[in-house]
Amino acid sequence: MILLATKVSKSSNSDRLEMAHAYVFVLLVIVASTCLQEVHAGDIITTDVVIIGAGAAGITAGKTLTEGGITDLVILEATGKVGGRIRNADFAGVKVELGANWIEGVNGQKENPVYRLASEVNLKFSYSFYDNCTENIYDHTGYLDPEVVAPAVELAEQSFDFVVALGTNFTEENVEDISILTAQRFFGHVPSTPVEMVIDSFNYDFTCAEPPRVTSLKNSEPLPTDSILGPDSFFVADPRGYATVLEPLAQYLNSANGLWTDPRLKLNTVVTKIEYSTEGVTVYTEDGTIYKAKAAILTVSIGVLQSDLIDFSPDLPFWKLSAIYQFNMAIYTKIFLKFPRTFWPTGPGTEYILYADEMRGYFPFWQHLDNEFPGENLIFTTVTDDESRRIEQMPENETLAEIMVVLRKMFGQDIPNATDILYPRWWQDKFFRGTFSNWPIGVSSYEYKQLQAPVGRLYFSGEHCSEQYNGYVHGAIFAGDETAHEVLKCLQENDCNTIIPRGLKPAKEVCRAAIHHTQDFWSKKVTGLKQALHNRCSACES
Ligand SMILES: Cc1cc2nc3c(=O)[nH]c(=O)nc-3n(C[C@H](O)[C@H](O)[C@H](O)COP(=O)(O)OP(=O)(O)OC[C@H]3O[C@@H](n4cnc5c(N)ncnc54)[C@H](O)[C@@H]3O)c2cc1C
Repeated sequence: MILLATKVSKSSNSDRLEMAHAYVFVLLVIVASTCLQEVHAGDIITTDVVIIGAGAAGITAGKTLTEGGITDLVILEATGKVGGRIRNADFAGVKVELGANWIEGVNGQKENPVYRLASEVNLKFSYSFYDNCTENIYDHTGYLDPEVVAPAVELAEQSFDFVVALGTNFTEENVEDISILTAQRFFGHVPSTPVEMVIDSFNYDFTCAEPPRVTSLKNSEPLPTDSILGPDSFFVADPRGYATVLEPLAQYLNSANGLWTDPRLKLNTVVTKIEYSTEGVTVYTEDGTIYKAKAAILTVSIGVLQSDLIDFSPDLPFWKLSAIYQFNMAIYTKIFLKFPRTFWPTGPGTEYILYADEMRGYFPFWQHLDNEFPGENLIFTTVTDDESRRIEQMPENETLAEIMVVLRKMFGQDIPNATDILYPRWWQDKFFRGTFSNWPIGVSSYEYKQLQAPVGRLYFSGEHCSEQYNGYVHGAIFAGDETAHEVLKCLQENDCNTIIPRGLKPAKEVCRAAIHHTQDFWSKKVTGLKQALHNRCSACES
């Protein structure tokens, strides 16, 4: 504008008039476009409910609120997309799913909402026949005869049945939790050979993305997704993406030509700070806009809650932080590969392949995509936990070099080099910090309630808040719905569940020791905790 004004002052009279008109026109355009924008940095927007995160939980929460009569809501999403951990990408001319891939838990006593939604949008998926993978085990010598591995397969089946029975018994008898590894010790056999270890990781790590020594027996075996929603799983491969299942849920948001046009959905909006009280919530965003609401629903992952991305004021209380810090964010990485030709077995029953290495978890799971993308010569391998962390820090070419060594051991030296590789880095992504939650040993149902519980009018949701179905897309949908119902009860019936669970009362000696330790090194985030401990200790002294 300054440039334009300077230009006007050096021109002839008629030029000047023309330029003045142009100047006024430009000004009008600027003013008009500024007025049309919904939000300005520094604005304060007042609304009934702010939902943070536009993944499955956030989108579902908005739907439930809308159906309950609350339409004055805003959804703040840090990325440019709806779907969160359901996300696809272009790879070698096709679309592959970087996040959720299976509809897990189908054909049981309770309907899986994801399966229903997938059927509504005609999503393309195929039945996953996992059982056959033990027929397709390889090691450094190549293919292993099923007869040779049969004893290990049988032992693993017996062990698995025992673990499930023990988990059922522990839940029924209300016995204190143990890890799956501890249950295996009770069975009398801990997998130790490469073949035993790869079958074991297929049984546990492939689902939980953490090994049996970490995972809770009572909350994982039997897994409600299998025992209640059903034993069947379907693998999604649809060019529109798995996230299409969210479309029927998101119908309350306006969209046109495949783009979101609803001003209540704010993409690329990062929440940096949340102030909460029993009266309401104030949410601060990176762009300077402030949202004041009667309540907020926070659906970011447990990994994000464990990080410093969002500042809470006041600091989250000890019981809440403790519940958040105790739960686990697991990591599960799919590494997609493109080859000039197929060299793996094809045909029915060959889809899932295991590689038994001396190092547990070293490129153990393989799945070809011949059925989904015929003629494309695509296969992917999955790693979890520490291997995921390692791979995320490596450049693709180094990862590929390691993978080619493994593949040549499995299929021979003559196989061609891969022409393309792709894998996501969910753990390094500050908006996710991992892939899905896993219930670790040591978190009781009581502590889980603390994970779900609101602080003031700030409600917590997301897959990690679904007690039976944490870690799954359907868990996120169930949790989003349940949390929104709690918010409706609060705002419409004044029944606000803002009574804070106090956590266990610590013994006096524990308090004193803790206070002593806090004096030297507890940092900013824990100042609130230090104060809380002092307060609770005063309470237990009295
Ligand atoms: C690799 C992988 C494989 C998986 N496989 C399966 C599977 O096969 N089947 C299955 O059922 N499930 C699977 N899952 C799990 C499933 O994807 C998740 O449980 C589910 O999508 C989580 O939804 P959510 O809404 O709880 O969280 P999210 O999808 O994480 O949504 C939270 C949103 O919050 C946003 N956010 C974060 N920080 C901020 C901030 N500061 N401000 C604003 N927004 C913020 C994020 O961008 C995100 O969009 C998988 C996940 C991954 C990553």
